[in-house]
Amino acid sequence: MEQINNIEVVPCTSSNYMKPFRVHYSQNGTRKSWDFMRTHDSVSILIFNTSSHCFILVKQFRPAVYMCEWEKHQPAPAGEEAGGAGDAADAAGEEKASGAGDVADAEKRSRLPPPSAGVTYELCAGLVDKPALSLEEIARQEVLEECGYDVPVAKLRRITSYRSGVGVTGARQTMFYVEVSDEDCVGEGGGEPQEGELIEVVKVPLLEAMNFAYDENIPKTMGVIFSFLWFHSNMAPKYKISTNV
Ligand SMILES: O=c1ccn([C@@H]2O[C@H](COP(=O)(O)OP(=O)(O)O[C@H]3O[C@H](CO)[C@@H](O)[C@H](O)[C@H]3O)[C@@H](O)[C@H]2O)c(=O)[nH]1
Ligand SMILES: [Mg+2]
Repeated sequence: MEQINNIEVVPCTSSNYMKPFRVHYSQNGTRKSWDFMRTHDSVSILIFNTSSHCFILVKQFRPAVYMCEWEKHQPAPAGEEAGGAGDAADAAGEEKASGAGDVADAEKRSRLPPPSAGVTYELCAGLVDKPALSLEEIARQEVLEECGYDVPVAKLRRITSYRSGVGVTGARQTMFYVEVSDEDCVGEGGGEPQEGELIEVVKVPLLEAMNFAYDENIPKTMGVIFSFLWFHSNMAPKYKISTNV
């Protein structure tokens, strides 16, 4: 189980991962503006293990998801803006001096959502941040690093690409499909430790995939849902699966 503490929220003034901009433009003679974020494009990979007839997904703590939940845990605003960054810092802060402060700290800490509130099920995925590599090569690396399967680039089949966020980023994600077997498994996966990645590899049996996809109690990305549906309409006949989608 994740242990999340010492949360501190600060304004993001520069980042290797995103850059905010505002564009002013005229559309059919009307002056408009839009705020957007420049980010990396990405790849995602639906992995199907043909030995165990399971999909291989990753599960990881996503700070952005957690902070959305955190905001919901804050008390209703009483004269002042709820959920200021300072509150988040205090809520999970280090032990301070004993006494009345302790009571206040404990109360704030009790308003923290559990770490599981920030954990999501996702396709194996990664940023396109290595200009020398093709999308397929980046996808191959992610499958190895995050899930521990060593597969040749030629086995990656492009499913499609789409805009992963149209309101804020406009970034493109390209989705691949790859079949692996237990023999392709060369490690545990889990991500790159030097990048601080902590990824859990999880298997979803094919027969449970549709219930998994539509279970709203299981936090997941749209990519998981879409790719499971794609599998059912494109690959199910090969695996003689009857589909009631
Ligand atoms: O603010 C940040 C952002 C990223 N990282 C690092 O960068 C890595 C990025 O990992 P990578 O596997 O390349 O990308 P993902 O975080 O998996 O993101 C992909 O997978 C997501 C879930 O499918 C999609 O939403 C994204 O668009 C897609 O890029 C992270 O693990 C961190 O090490 C940070 O340290 N701080
Ligand atoms: Mg990733």
